[in-house]
Amino acid sequence: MADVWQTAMDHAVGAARRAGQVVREALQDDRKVMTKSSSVDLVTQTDQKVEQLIIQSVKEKFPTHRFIGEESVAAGESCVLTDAPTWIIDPIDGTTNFVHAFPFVAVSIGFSVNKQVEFGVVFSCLEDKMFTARRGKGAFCNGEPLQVSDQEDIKQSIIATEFGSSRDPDAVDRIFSSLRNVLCIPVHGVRGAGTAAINMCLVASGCVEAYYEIGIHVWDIAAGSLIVSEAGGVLMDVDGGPLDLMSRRIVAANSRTIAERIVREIDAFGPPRDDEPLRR
Ligand SMILES: O=P([O-])([O-])O[C@@H]1[C@H](O)[C@H](O)[C@@H](O)[C@H](O)[C@H]1O
Ligand SMILES: [Mg+2]
Ligand SMILES: [Mg+2]
Repeated sequence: MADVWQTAMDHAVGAARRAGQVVREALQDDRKVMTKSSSVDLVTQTDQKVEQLIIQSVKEKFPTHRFIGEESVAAGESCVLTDAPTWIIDPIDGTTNFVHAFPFVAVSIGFSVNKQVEFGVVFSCLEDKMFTARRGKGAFCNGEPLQVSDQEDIKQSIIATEFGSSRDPDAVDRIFSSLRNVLCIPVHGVRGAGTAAINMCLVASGCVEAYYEIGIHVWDIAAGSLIVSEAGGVLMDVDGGPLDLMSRRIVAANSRTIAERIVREIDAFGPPRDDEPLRR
């Protein structure tokens, strides 16, 4: 049977590659930094420009589709996931890295229908790695199939996480408490690329056994979540329940065993959901 969303996925790959080129070129220029929710929640004109480029190109080809874009939401657009075909866009995942030229920066494009992610595209544009997944058809990096690690022993594992952009002391305490618990299991190491999307691609590639974070947004994880599950991994909420893309919490792991072991160590809290606009 023909794959109805394949044309859209091909379009996403092309758009992500073009966006990545704009990001790479912008790294050569001065980057004017602005802030959003706090002094450490950064945005640049390149984030905004890239998001508009992607949205415009999609609108021309798929005029009825909807969008949830990080910078459009920051500008006041609503952030509600409906059953309609929806492009979920993070134009630069790893803006802090981009500002500092720390070399992990991704363009992330997820596409959902009936609230289910149909395809995910993450372009790690400085590494020139194009990660793709189509639901039911596997995950790939530059066309090569991806498979999560088969390590089931948490003590032989590397775990990825991030500190995020909240500096609320209570949230920071909880993040550190979880980090301490995970580190002292003990695990071989804890890493963070500075981008949720690339951390998830590292899980899908088998380089780390798991990634967890509280405070991410739907645009950080929509594409990466499908890339992880299509590479054989599992997704869950930090409390062990099913993943809710709008809840701002995620555990993505190579296996249920590793995911549930991490869940036991996480001091879970709930930031305002992405679909609660008045509280964002
Ligand atoms: O703002 P942005 O660079 O698109 O996305 C951020 C990155 O993914 C970071 O690694 C994660 O810790 C934050 O939670 C995200 O918001
Ligand atoms: Mg992001
Ligand atoms: Mg971003």
